[in-house]
Amino acid sequence: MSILNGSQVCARKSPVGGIGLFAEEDVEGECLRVTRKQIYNLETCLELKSQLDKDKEEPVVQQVLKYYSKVHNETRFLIAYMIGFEVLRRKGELKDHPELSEYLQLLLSTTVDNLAFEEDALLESYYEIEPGNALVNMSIKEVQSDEFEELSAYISDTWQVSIPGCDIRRLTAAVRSRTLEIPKIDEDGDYYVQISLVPGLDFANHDNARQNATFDVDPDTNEIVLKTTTTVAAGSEIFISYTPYEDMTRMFVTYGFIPCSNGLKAVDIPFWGYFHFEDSEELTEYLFEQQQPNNLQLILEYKDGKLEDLWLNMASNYSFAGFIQKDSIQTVMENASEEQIDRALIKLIGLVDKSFAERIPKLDQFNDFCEKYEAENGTCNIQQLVQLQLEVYRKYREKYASIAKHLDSDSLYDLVMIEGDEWVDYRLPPVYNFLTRDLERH
Ligand SMILES: C[S@@+](CC[C@H](N)C(=O)[O-])C[C@H]1O[C@@H](n2cnc3c(N)ncnc32)[C@H](O)[C@@H]1O
Repeated sequence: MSILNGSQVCARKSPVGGIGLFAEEDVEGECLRVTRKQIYNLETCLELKSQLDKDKEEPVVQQVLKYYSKVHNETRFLIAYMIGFEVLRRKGELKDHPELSEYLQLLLSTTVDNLAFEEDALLESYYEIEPGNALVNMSIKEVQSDEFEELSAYISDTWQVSIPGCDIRRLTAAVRSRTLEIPKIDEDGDYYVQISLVPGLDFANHDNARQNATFDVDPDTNEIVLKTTTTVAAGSEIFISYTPYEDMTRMFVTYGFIPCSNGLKAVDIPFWGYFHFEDSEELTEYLFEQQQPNNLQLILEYKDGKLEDLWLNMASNYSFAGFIQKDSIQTVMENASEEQIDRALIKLIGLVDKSFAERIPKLDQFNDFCEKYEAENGTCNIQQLVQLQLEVYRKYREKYASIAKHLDSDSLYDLVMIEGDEWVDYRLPPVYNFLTRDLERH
């Protein structure tokens, strides 16, 4: 990529998959600088659009934006810009913008191993087994929708330009997997983030355990600077962190990989309303009224690529309160004794064990199906997710079995984390799994 010329880094095949960024020589500190003009965010894209659409009867980028941006979301606007620019490239109107042309071709050649190209039948089967995860469902819904084909037809009818639906889908997945949140400070000194595509820097792979570089904005020039945090030897890969809190499902859906590097990660498991037990309907309704999350969050600890340990993260989650009394959560929590809380938590962790016991054979079966499917048809990405779930559910059951015999107020906390525990200071947004599509179907 021409943007890396003259920098201290180069892009080449990485052992983690795809392309990565490598030190050309021993580097310490700044190793790449990307100018504001080379970055694609809503500000710079708007400027480009003004130039490219100027004096046109049929302003291409403007019309694609209008067509595609039904949902007001920064990343989606950025995707719409890229599709609009791609129409112009295919019309031969980007000759004066070789960097943008080169970047669009890179986006079109990017493969993201998430659900974007997964077979419909496979997605449907998975959905039948694990219906509750909102993020996965959003992805499935997008894959099953006709929106890419419809946009392709609109572009073809309006400008007689051919961009097949699969190219639009590829561009969309590529933009999502390559955007970075760039920290900025506005005129009032307030901090905000700007979703941006930063060519060159976007070759950097993610690894929180091996992170050896960070990126930042030079406030004087608005350039984005990649800096190593230690000396990176010539030939070594440069890793950044896409997010300090690795939500495994989100990582898979956005980036197409599940990070197994050393450290702590999180995973959300739909529970209330998805697993049936005595009184479950009544309890689910109560939690819904109390605006409590219907998901459970597990904190996972990885070591040497393996799931070493896990805990239920009950910080800011009082979904066990209904086992004590069905009054307002605040009242229940203010009045409950420690013994009552422990008894309710013990009940919850036992039910979670039962729910995982039910899920494992179904997922096992689906995993076998994926294996056969892969042997006959090629890669099946959803298997990554299935295997993660199986690993998590099995680990939980193993840990539960080890404490079940002497389950009391002390041993309980081998499996549960609560507010005040060493590193439970963060929870994924609690409404994460509420009311996804077709909930009534189940
Ligand atoms: C910003 S891009 C990085 C450059 C990318 N590897 C490429 O080939 O162009 C993000 C993508 O890199 C890959 N990636 C990043 N970190 C990874 C990791 N630790 N393991 C596996 N894949 C990773 C994923 O495919 C992700 O969607």
